[in-house]
Amino acid sequence: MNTPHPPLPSSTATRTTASTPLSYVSSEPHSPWGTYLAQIDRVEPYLGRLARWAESLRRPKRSLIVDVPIEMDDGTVRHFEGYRVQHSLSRGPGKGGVRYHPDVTLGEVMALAGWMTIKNAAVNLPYGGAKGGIRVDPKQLSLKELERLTRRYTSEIGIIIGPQQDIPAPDVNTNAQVMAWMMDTYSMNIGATASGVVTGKPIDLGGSLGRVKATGRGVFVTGREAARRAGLNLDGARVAVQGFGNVGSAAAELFAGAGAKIVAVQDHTGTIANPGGLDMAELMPQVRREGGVGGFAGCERIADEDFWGIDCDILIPAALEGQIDVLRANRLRARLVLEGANGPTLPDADDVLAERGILVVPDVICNAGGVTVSYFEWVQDFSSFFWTEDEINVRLDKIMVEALRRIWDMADQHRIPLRTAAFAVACERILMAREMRGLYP
Ligand SMILES: NC(=O)C1=CN([C@@H]2O[C@H](COP(=O)(O)OP(=O)(O)OC[C@H]3O[C@@H](n4cnc5c(N)ncnc54)[C@H](OP(=O)(O)O)[C@@H]3O)[C@@H](O)[C@H]2O)C=CC1
Ligand SMILES: O=C(O)CCC(=O)C(=O)O
Repeated sequence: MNTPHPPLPSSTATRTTASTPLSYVSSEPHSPWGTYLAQIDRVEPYLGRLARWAESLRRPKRSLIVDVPIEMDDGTVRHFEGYRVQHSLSRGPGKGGVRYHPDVTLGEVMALAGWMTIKNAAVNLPYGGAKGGIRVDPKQLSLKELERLTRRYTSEIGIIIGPQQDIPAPDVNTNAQVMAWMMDTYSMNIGATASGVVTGKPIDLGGSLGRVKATGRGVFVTGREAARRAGLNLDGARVAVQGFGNVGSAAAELFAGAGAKIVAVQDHTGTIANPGGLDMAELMPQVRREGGVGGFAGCERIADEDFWGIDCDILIPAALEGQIDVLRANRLRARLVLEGANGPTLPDADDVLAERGILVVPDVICNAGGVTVSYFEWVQDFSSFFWTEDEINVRLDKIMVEALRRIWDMADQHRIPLRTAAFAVACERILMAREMRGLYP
């Protein structure tokens, strides 16, 4: 692939519809929703006749805000704000995770739902896009409070979710146990066990083998393919990872297994570095035990901001949105950025990376391994027939490699970045479905 890319077209002038702006959310440039909108603006010139329908991508189909009151262990009552946004249902039921975080907002959930629409179409899964969240710091809750919160939230959003309507899954600070509570609450409310209402469940409740590590595995598979095409040997490659939760830790483990050296890791407890490579076999259990990388021995502790200037070949942002701004994009020394997180790169930072010839494998394909195995789980639940972990991993690998190939070809054909190419492939599928279904009723 030829990098750097030519300047990106500015597409505000190419918008094909003039609809009233949304009143209920801010679109400021560096917000998640503003970032998502800028990405849609950039792809519009490549949509041809389908651009007529592009405005539907800038307007979520349905956004539900719910009050979630729970009784705390000390007998007081607290209220939390919850959301479920169904961004698009044109290609199938809504699909996307649920996030528990104190900074969750409607705008963030809208952006995450929009990225789910694009992601599901980029990998060609038969889904629209959705996302949910609660504005809460789950680390401040007891297990019982967390369960009450999850059950009440599930009942509140129960009016729009369902195995054929919208299927939640884990995201930041949610896991298989949270999915088990969601499945149980929904099932009790409808009077029948509905295992297909959520994915990422425990294996004994109809979960799929391979789901826990699937997102990290997808990051590895797309990273391996991108590295091969860019002539970067993984054996000995230096990898830096931000975020050492579900996605970051699984990706790091797989890269280390392929001979790469994990030279830096950052989470909320600090940033650790070792140019010779951190020992994954020791780091993983320590993080499980202590909840963070900060206290790890046998490495150097560096200032958090210096993570972005670390000498490495591959950088994996696997924490939250908006982490790579222009300043950090100018500091990066990596050749390849693999977006494990959703929305980690701001649009103007994207331009800097393109100008500097740093290849970015965008979130909407890079982290699609999780939802792909969620799709396998949903299919297995419907057929009550379960696959082996090997079968899951082989199918996942095949789907990810094929999706990346299609996007890469599109990027080469138009000489555009992989992100714009992924959006172009996805939007064509989404808007074709939109057009074929029509606007009525
Ligand atoms: N889980 C999944 O299947 C999928 C997740 N994703 C995306 O991947 C990203 C990570 O999700 P996931 O791994 O599931 O979440 P987890 O909650 O498992 O882990 C999040 C990690 O990010 C760290 N983190 C959070 N904020 C910061 C920060 N400001 N600086 C440094 N580290 C930070 C957390 O550290 P600490 O624990 O110290 O707070 C933790 O290590 C998100 O963007 C998510 O949307 C995408 C596709 C699927
Ligand atoms: O597994 C899923 O359904 C969705 C995972 C998710 O939230 C994501 O890909 O961002």
